[in-house]
Amino acid sequence: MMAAIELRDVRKSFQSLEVIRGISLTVGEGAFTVFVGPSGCGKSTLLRMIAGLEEIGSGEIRIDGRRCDHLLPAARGLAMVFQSYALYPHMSVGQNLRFGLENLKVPKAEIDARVARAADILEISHLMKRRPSQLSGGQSQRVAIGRAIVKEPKAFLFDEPLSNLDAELRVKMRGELVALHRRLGSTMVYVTHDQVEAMTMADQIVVLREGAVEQVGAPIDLYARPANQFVAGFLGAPQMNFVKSRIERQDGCLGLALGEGTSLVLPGRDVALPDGAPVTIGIRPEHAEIGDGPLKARVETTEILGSETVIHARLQSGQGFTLARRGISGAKAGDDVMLALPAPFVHLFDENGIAVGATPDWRRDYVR
Ligand SMILES: Nc1ncnc2c1ncn2[C@@H]1O[C@H](COP(=O)(O)OP(=O)(O)OP(=O)(O)O)[C@@H](O)[C@H]1O
Repeated sequence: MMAAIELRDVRKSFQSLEVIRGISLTVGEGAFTVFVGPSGCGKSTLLRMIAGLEEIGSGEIRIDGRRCDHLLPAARGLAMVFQSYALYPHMSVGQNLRFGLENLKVPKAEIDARVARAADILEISHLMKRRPSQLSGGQSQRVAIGRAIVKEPKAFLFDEPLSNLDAELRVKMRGELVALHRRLGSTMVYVTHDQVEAMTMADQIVVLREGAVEQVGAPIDLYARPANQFVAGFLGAPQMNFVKSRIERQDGCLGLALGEGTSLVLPGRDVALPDGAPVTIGIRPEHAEIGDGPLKARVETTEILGSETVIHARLQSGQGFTLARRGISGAKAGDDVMLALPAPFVHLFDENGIAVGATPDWRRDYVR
């Protein structure tokens, strides 16, 4: 895959605060890349630096192999779509779509063709005469995307474009953007704090935290093999459960002490840590099982969503523990249960939160 956008050790400070701390990454040609991370991690700043709306402190940005961090935004050949649609209120939809091209002195026939094509792709042809004030949120966002499409950019940059829409429309637009990406085959970089958008839309997710990259990869890879506890906890809802433990090998098998003389034994797995070393066990709510297992818990509440039931339990240690069962679970508040943690789905993190002891054949267990 060719690199459409490449960042090399990009840094940025506001006053004395370094908000981008040396980011290097490659956005592949035609890929849908999502920058995701908690509020303030620097995702918008990173996107704005690619767009040229924000100067970089140091490092390099290349677009199609060409160094461009010194170029003005217009010279970079990118199109940006913001959370606020930024449509011109006094112009019709049609004029909003044409305006940028007219400024660039694109021939009229060419403008007509590009606008008609974009309107067709986005199904807004019937809205061309309306003013922005006469559009719904979803329609406005489509027009904003249309304005990007007509520019025929080298890449699209989206900064939380769906966050002003209501939940239902957001889900619909998510699907539409993925379809648009498939149809145009263009490089897209998309910023969101919403891990569901990242998981459902991305070819490649870049997880950011405090101005640095935590992990880059395809959604399933990050979900099934998070490189650290932060990524493990950030992707997936309900969140992965974390239980503190210590290494306690038994007959050469990897064992994890769970208190009260119980332990979890993981045959065939090992970690490069000595007995007694503290580790954190991670297990996703959909992977823990109620049945014969080493963890004692009491069910506190259940949320029956229909397609799944989310069970909130409390371990003997006092810590909360969440389970997700497909369909409707018979578990009830007050039930005392034993929890099993199936070995292939047990994640282990060392003292610094770095994943350790992964099995190489995880795909076999994870992907059904
Ligand atoms: N113009 C500015 N001056 C000073 N600090 C800034 C400026 N812009 C951003 N910051 C700071 O830089 C950091 C990163 O901000 P940025 O907007 O990139 O984060 P973000 O991940 O996009 O967050 P959010 O999801 O809340 O939009 C934050 O700590 C923010 O306060």
